[in-house]
Amino acid sequence: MRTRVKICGITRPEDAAAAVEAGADAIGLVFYQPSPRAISLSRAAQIIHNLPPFVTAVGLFVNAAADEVAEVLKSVPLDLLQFHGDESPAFCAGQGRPYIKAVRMRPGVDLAEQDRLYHSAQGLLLDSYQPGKPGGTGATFDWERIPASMGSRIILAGGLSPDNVEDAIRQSSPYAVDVSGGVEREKGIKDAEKIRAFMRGVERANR
Ligand SMILES: O=C(O)c1ccccc1NCC(=O)[C@H](O)[C@H](O)COP(=O)(O)O
Repeated sequence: MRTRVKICGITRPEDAAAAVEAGADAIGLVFYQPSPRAISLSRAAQIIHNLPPFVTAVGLFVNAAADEVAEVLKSVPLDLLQFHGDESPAFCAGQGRPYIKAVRMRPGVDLAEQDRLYHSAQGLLLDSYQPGKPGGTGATFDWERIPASMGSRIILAGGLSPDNVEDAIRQSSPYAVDVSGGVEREKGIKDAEKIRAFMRGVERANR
């Protein structure tokens, strides 16, 4: 099966267009104010309005309250929610949209247990662990820690780039890959050529 691609941390309509033109399956919009990639509600709604059909709009939250998620959903028609903090399975499942759960790959994390806990998730997004940072670290983790049996549930994230995505897919056979910093010119500003190079890396792994 072809590896799906999500380009995360989109803040500009032109970057969403570049991701779509390069063949991305999903874009990620960050609703977490401390992030340099945080987006306003109006800008997010504008970007989604211009997406073609069949490109998934994903909204990223970090330990947001239910009323904050609801406030975003009132004006931003997200297809999928990405919970990137310590949200419980019940919270994630109760926000009225399908969701994916980010799991930070801290030492000793039991992925099978996380998969059981978040069985209502559409998939688990595996990201690198750095104490004090909820995500967007730009760092990789050891892809051999992903059990082969879980590949179809896994969205691989954390430090992916045009240079390493082919190896990452070959080693872990994830359902999808997720990139943010690896296709940026500066934080929050994507680079269209890096997005295209990333997509070429994914294509090579899928040959
Ligand atoms: O992007 C952020 O600033 C961010 C802040 C807080 C939580 C998550 C955040 N980003 C998550 C992502 O963009 C991706 O899902 C993933 O972590 C990949 O990021 P990167 O390592 O930069 O490719």
